Amino acid sequence: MIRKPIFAANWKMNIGPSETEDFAKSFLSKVQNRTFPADIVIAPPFVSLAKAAEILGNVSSIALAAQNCSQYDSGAYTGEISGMMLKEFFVHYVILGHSERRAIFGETDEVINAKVRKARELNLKPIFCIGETLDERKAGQLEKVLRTQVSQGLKGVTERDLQDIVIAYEPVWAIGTGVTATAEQAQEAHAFVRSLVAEQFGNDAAAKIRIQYGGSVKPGNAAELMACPDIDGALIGGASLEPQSFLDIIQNGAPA
Ligand SMILES: O=C[C@H](O)COP(=O)(O)O
Repeated sequence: MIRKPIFAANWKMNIGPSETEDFAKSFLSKVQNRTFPADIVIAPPFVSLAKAAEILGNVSSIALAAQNCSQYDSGAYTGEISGMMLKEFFVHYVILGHSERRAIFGETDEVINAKVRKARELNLKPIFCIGETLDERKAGQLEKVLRTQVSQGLKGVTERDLQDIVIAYEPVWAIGTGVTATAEQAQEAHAFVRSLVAEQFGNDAAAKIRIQYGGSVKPGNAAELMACPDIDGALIGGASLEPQSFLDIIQNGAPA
C-alpha cells in the first residue's frame, strides 16, 4: 500500500473534558490490542486535550490532533494557542484551514499558509483543509478554487515537509448537511488535487501525499468513498462523536 489511509475525528466544538473521558475509555476498550491498516487521529477541542492525552497519549495506534493553532510562537495574542503548547499534550497533528475557520472566522489563504508553515517548523503534521462552496461548484469554479487554496496554502512548503502534511478535501456543501459527495464527485476532485500537488511539488510527492475526504462521512458510505483510488481516509465530524460510529467508519473504510 503506497498510502496508509488516515481517519481523523474532528469533534469541532463538542465533547468537553468529562465527556472526553467517557469517549476515550470507550474507544480505547474497542481498539485495544487490535491493529488497523490505517492511522487513527482524534481532534478534541483544546480544553479536552489534557483528558484525551491522559487516556490516549501513550496509545501507539491513536494520535491526537488539535483543531487549530496559532501562526505565532508566544506573546500578546489573546485567545490563541501555540503549537509548542499543543505539543505538551501529545498532539501530533493539527487541523488547519477548515472551512469553518475560513468562513466563520475569516481565515485567509495567507493566514492558513502561515499556520501550515509554523506547524511544520514545530514538527506538527497539518491536516490542511480545502474545498469549494456550493455556489462555487455551481458556477464552474471548483478547479479554480482548489488551485488557489492549494497553491496559496502550501506556498513555501518544502517537499520534505509535504511528507508530513495531509490534505483534507471537504466540499463545504457536504459538511454537516447529510449530503455526501458521490464517490465519482469525490474521486474527481481528489485526482485533481493530486494533480495540483504534482504541478507544485512533482509526481513523487503527489503519489505519496494522503488526501482525505470530509463531508457527511458515515459508517454506511465509508466503504464506497474509500474504495476510490485517490481517497486516502476521511475527516469526520458528526459521525465521529460516538465511539462505535467512528470505529465503524474506520473498519468499513479500511477493512483489516
Ligand atoms: O471536519 C470534518 C468535516 O467538516 C465534516 O463534518 P461532517 O462529517 O459532520 O459533515
